[in-house]
Amino acid sequence: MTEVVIVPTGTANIASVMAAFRRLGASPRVSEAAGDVLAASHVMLPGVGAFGASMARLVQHGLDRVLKERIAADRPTIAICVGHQLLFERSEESPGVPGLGVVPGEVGRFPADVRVPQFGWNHVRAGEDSRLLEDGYAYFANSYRATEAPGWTIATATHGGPFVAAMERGNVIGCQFHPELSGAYGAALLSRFLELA
Ligand SMILES: NC(=O)CC[C@H](N)C(=O)O
Repeated sequence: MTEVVIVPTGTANIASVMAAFRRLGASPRVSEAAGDVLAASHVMLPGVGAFGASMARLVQHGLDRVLKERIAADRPTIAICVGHQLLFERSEESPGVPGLGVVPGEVGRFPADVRVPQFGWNHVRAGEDSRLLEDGYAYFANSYRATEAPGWTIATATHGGPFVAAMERGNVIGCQFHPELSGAYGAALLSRFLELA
């Protein structure tokens, strides 16, 4: 049974990600202990909240350093929603707060002429060389997004223009959408994540 350590940047969607992993036969547990996060075979960085507050919680527990070390070692790690955004260098949501910076560039506002937050289902188009990401419909709940992720293979969706719906590099995945709320499509992605070693 694959153990997944879930790093709580906030608490809002912990129960739903735990349930999603349990449905897939995995054994999720929440931890902010650096040793746990470093040693775990699989780690999820979830989150429903503001970039700045989420990043502050990681720094408070020294998990910014641990997550950068883990990602540099290409250990299976999935970051969703604000967790996905924390992988970038910064976000317009929290000016002056550095992110983990494992993806060059920033997370920005949607164009002024589209409804935000983007709440609901949207079509995700995987890249030509995607290994873990596939086409399908996913559930989003976000007011900010990245439009590129240099060095990563991206999947895109459109909301006032194309944006990074998800990205992958080796054993590390970032999802702007919520796989735990995206039905069979999301469950299939989490299942592929659990198979990474
Ligand atoms: N649901 C979330 O985690 C939202 C992330 C971020 N605060 C945004 O609005 O884009």
